[in-house]
Formats: sequence, C-alpha cells, structure tokens
Amino acid sequence: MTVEQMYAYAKEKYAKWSIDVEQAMTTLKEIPISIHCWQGDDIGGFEVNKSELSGGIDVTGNYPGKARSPKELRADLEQALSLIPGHHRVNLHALYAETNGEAVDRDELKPAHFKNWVDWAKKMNIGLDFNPTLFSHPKAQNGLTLAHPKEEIRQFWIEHCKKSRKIAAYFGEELGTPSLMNIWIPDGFKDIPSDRLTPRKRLKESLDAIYKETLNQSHVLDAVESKVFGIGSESYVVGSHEFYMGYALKNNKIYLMDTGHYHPTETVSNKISSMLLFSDVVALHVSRPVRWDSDHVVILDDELKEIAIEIIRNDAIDKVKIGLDFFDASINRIAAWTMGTRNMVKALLYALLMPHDLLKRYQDEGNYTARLALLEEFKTYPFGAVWDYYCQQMNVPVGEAWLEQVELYEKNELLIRN
Ligand SMILES: C[C@H](O)[C@H](O)[C@@H](O)C(=O)CO
Ligand SMILES: [Mn+2]
Repeated sequence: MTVEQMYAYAKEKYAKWSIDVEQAMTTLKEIPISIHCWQGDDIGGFEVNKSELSGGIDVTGNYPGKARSPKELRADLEQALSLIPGHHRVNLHALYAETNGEAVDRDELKPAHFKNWVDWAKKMNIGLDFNPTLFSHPKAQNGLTLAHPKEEIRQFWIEHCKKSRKIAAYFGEELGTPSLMNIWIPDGFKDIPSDRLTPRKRLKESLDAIYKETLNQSHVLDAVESKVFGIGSESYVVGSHEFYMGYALKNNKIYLMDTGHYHPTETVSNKISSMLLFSDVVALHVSRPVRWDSDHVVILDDELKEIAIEIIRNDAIDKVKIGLDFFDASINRIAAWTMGTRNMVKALLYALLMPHDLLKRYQDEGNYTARLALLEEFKTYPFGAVWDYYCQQMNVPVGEAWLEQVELYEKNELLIRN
C-alpha cells in the first residue's frame, strides 16, 4: 500500500471518533521545538581558551565526526533540520560565541559575537534561544558560581548572565521571535552541607541582580532551570526544584523543567498542569534519564507521549516552550538530533490524534473502564500512517529513509573530519 492509501485508511479510522487528521497536521506544523546545538559537538563550544567540560554533566562516547567549528556545527544542524518535519528553533550556549581568535571572557561577551549565528538563523528562517554557560570555566571549577561565597566570583557570573540577556534580546529583536534565556547553574555540594540556606540566599540575590534591568519581553523571555543532583553535587543542589519554582512564580520568570532533573519516579508530565495553573508559560528540556540524569537521546516512550498529551489536551501549545536536552557521543550526532526531535514531533502528533474531550468526560462520569479501554486502544491506532503522510507532505524522508541520508552525510562530511 502507498503512503496515501495508508493515510486514507487512517483518516477514516480517526474520523469515527470525530478526530480531524488534517487539522491535527495543520496544528503540528506550528509547534516549534527548540533544538539544542550542543548535541553536535559534545558541549565543547568554540572558545579560544577552552576548558574541559565541567558542572557535573558528562558526555560519553567517541563517535567520529563531531563539529570542530561553528561552520561545521551549522552545516550539521542544517543536515538534521532537513530531516525533521516542521519549523523549529535552535538553542545556543554562550560557549558557542565566535570571537575571531580573540580570547573574550564570558563577562565580556557581546551580541556581535553571535552575529554569524543570527545571519545563519535569518537564512534558515528560524528563531534562536540562549543559555549563559556557567560551567567549563576556571571560575566554575569548584562547582560554585552564582552562589559562590566570594563576592568577586559571584559578580563575574552575574555579569555573564546580564550579558547573556542582552545577547538573547538581540536574537529576539533581529529574528522577530522572543528568545528563551535559560539559566542553569551547577552549584552544589558532593557531601552533606553544613548550611543549606546561605548559598540559596546568595543565589536569590544574584538572580535579583541579573534581572534588575527590565528587558522587552517580546525579545527575551527569562527562564530558570532546577536540578536535583549532578556528578559532584550528589548531596545538595542550590538551585533545587522548590528554589526555582518559588523564584519563578514570585518574580514572574519562566520555570524550566528538565525531564532528567527529578527523582526517578517523579514525572514532568505530572507537573505541567500544576505549573500552568500558576504561570502563563512554562519551559521544558525534554531529555531521557537512564538510571540518572544521563541525557540519552529522546525516544518515543510513554513519558514522552504523556508530556505531549498534557500539552495538547490542556490547550497549552503556546504556553509550553518545548526544548530538547540530550547529548550522546556514542552514535552519529546528526542521527541523535534527528531521532530525538522527530520523536518529540511524533509524540505531539500522537497526542493530537486522541479524543481528549471524550476521555475527559469519561473521567468526570466515573467511567474509568472506558477511559482505560480507549487510552489503550488508541495506542495501536494507525498514527504511524499519518506520521508518514505528514513527513511526505513536509518534504522530509518517510520512515527510516532519513538514515540513508545521515549515512551519506557521514561518509561525505563527517568521516573526513579528524
Ligand atoms: C548544557 C545544558 O545547559 C545543561 O544540560 C543543562 O540544561 C542541564 O540540564 C544540566 O543538567
Ligand atoms: Mn537541561
């Protein structure tokens, strides 16, 4: 059967439940995913005085072909974007600045250092998001930055974050779409702290200083990302869930939830609805923790589908900023981007093809039998046929055909890098 025939069959099956498949695809086209640039070079960046990766995160694997320059990284991103249906965004970190061979420290970064990225984004017609980089730097070596006991160190990082807001505002202004400026810091302790309060007070004061200047929200959106533990901060993380949720809600900032940053039986899908009752916008780093915050490539698992369902059934497409955060150097990096992002889009399509009103009604009526029965039956509805048709319509490879293109790019481009 052809893609069109399979699609026609699927359309009929969904129509039985009054699900408009065409409308689902139209909606899907408008949902941007913020694709993290750092999968392409193992969070290395291109600073002149480059430091080793630090901050309690780790990239394992040594697959050949990692991007060695901004030019290569952009070419790799273009290759991945050509295999992913829809219109997406790219998320940068401060360590991807381009300084023309000059050593520019993080507290001195300027919008001009990201001009090439902006020119490229204009060419690609995509938005850019941004992150200050508070790791992989001599001033972050003991795992403390914005909560550091030394005023001088805190000031350095405060300045870096202020500069980062300006860079994000430049992205927003130039590209006509607000840039999400997300602060994540590694601060914490390996062992049991003797004072939990003071570092948190310091972090709160640092954030107040960073956000003192009001910037245009149509250019920059401020977000803060919590964490439960990292390598070397197993016992205590200053920017914990309660800390940042409290800070964001009180100060009108966006709370960013990374799916790898909670206790193993906690799920972000179960947090979105609560956050949406108290906040206009929430942000996500969709990742895949395996036993720890391992940042595996996102797969189409139950939690991914549940996150997508929460976004769709709560009418929250414009309220949830979806970003990705994984880094795997044991497989082809372009394949990692392609799979992870296609899976996020797939999960959203899956969620768009469900009878949410009916399922909500069953719940209110106490008909839990029908609720469970339908939730289960829809798992084997022919959503794959709609996905294939969507890919075809969006001029990207159908099914596993994208893999051949990645293999070709690997042969012609990646394997000649060393
Ligand atoms: C590189 C990212 O900023 C980083 O992964 C952060 O978002 C995080 O999730 C740290 O665990
Ligand atoms: Mn993250």
